[in-house]
Amino acid sequence: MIGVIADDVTGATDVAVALRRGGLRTVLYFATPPPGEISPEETGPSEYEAAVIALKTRTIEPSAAVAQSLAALDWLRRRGAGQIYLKFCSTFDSTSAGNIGPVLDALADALDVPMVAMTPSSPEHGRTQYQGYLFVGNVLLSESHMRDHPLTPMTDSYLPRVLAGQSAHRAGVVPLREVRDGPAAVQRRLAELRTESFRYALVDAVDQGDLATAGQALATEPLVAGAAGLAGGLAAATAGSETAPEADTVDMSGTAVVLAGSCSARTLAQLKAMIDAGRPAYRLDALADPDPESLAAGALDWFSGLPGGVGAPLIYSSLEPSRLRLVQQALGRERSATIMETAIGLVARTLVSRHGVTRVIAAGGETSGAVVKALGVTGGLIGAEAARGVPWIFAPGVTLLLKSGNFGEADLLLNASAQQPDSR
Ligand SMILES: Nc1ncnc2c1ncn2[C@@H]1O[C@H](COP(=O)(O)OP(=O)(O)O)[C@@H](O)[C@H]1O
Ligand SMILES: O=C(O)[C@@H](O)C(=O)COP(=O)(O)O
Repeated sequence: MIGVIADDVTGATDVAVALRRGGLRTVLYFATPPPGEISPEETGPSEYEAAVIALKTRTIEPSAAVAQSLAALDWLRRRGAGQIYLKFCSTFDSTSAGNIGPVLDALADALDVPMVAMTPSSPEHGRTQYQGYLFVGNVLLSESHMRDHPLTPMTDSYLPRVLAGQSAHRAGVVPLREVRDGPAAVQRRLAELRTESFRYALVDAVDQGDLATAGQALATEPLVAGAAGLAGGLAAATAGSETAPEADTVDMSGTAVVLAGSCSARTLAQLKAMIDAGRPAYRLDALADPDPESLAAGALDWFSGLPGGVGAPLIYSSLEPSRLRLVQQALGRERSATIMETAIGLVARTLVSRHGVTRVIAAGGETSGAVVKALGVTGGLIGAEAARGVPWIFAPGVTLLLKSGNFGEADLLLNASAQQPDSR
């Protein structure tokens, strides 16, 4: 079994669906389950070939991220995981302190692994790694929208250097020409790096074929890391000729709501599409009111006053970079993010428990983590994809779509929140 530790919730859904697409029966948890507990969704340990634990460790204190990741590791190993995969973001989202480096250091120490190969490459989302540099579309990471991210602005595209800032261990590169020479060449390069005292290897990959090669080369490694692309490569190498299990489609009846905290350019375009289509929209304004409880109360009052038949509404905190900077200057980066996440979590909880909402669509990884936590959802079944890497999640009492800020076409949120006319 592959055991995945994901550093955020949308990353977990992305990797879970990649594993399922690769042919593995996959189960998803929204936190490390208590020891020995079997979730209601799980019928038995042998039913699954992959288990994904979603944490919310991307931007927390490194020591807390390490402790939570080690607890997840322990649980997964007890459940029989023979390979551990640390899922991080395809844009290598991290701060100068971590948490990719500190968590990998701790996992490698715990498993006594001398070399860990990884790649953020996810060509289907335009993320490619070449000569150790990460590209987003046709620009370097540091020239992409990620330089303006609210919590993890990425200003260096050379990944061995980014990782070196977060770990005392050395990071090298498996260049594309070795990847193109096949799995044996990748393994030879990894062995060379190991003898040169490197502990980490960033594997170049610019297309799906490169990820398949890397998956074959790394299929028996105890610890591997990366975005969903390499996990898919590992699944394909492990599952052989298995076809992906059938996914359930979502029932579009019932009341839906969109909650957005991502400030990515893609999410802003998706919000604009909703507003342009005439959907009711309410912006949480922390500058006007920095108290999350009263911010949430304002949004809930607004929701209660909506007339029927107006379509699923949008409640959002998302701002474009220049306006976001003003909020962060006034309230602080972390404080303003916490205010928004807390308010959106409160809104989600009350809408589901008291207003009959049954379908929650959340935009943003940290935002989705806050929503899942506030709803108290512990796990779910992975349904069909609303967009590549964005599956519906069927949890007890609520259906969720947890969207990475950067994923999906402009009409994703509009379409995912469509509801039958008499739903509200
Ligand atoms: N108006 C705002 N002011 C300050 N921080 C905000 C605002 N809106 C959203 N944020 C914060 O920005 C972060 C966005 O991260 P996230 O939800 O992971 O989105 P993405 O998937 O784009 O990375 C969250 O912590 C969110 O609370
Ligand atoms: O790898 C990816 O890009 C995603 O799976 C992911 O981690 C998304 O993170 P957010 O952009 O914070 O949602």
